[in-house]
Amino acid sequence: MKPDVTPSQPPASVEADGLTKRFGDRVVLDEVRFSLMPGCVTALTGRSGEGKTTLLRLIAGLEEPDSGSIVIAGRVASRGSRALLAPHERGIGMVFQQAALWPHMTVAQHVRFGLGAMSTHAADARVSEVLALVGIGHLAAERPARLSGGEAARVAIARALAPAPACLLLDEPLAHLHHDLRHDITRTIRAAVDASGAAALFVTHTPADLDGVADGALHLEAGHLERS
Ligand SMILES: Nc1ncnc2c1ncn2[C@@H]1O[C@H](COP(=O)(O)OP(=O)(O)OP(=O)(O)O)[C@@H](O)[C@H]1O
Repeated sequence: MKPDVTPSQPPASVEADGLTKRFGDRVVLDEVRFSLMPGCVTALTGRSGEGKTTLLRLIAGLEEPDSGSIVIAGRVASRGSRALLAPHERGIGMVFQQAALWPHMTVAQHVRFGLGAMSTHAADARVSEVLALVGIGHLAAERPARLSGGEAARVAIARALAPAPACLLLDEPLAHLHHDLRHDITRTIRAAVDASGAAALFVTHTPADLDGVADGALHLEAGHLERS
């Protein structure tokens, strides 16, 4: 007799359930529930002040929820208001609106930074691999003052990807970039997600930037999260 094999979904990279966050009387997130699957890019939209950055900060462990749970790569990161994993234990990479590069460090040193105690040989190989993935292998020895805005954004993406995070959180990384560059960089992020298998949650005020790139979208309004 054949075994009963049901095709199963891979486990989610991030799974949140009943997630609630208040600031004073304001309920910014009201029992939201979502999952982010490996290798998928999800756009996160919503008007200014609706709580998009707060949601990213909860996943990253930079903000404490009031209730609900967050599971990252099968490990419970928070339950109720209790953090069970510290930010550095969560396997999260973050990219912000500003690339936030350190002026004294080269591009390669930025990417090496997140690799911690990895042996020199393995770290050098990983830095080369990630820089090639985001298309800036030729800039390894440069310092931030000599980079364009688009190149700096790519360094921030490479730095976040280097430790092979389960989830990449992108908080409007394209906000300051010219339209054509935004297109190039979203394509780079798509390729990086495909190659790494990370789940990406991408906050944007211009959803058209993610046309043909995102696998789905979540829209935040009045504390509720809708999948579209
Ligand atoms: N630490 C905090 N203390 C009090 N209120 C906060 C705090 N952080 C955020 N807020 C409030 O929570 C709400 C959501 O903020 P958040 O930054 O998450 O919104 P956003 O959707 O990312 O906005 P934007 O698109 O403008 O970046 C806002 O009203 C903000 O003022």
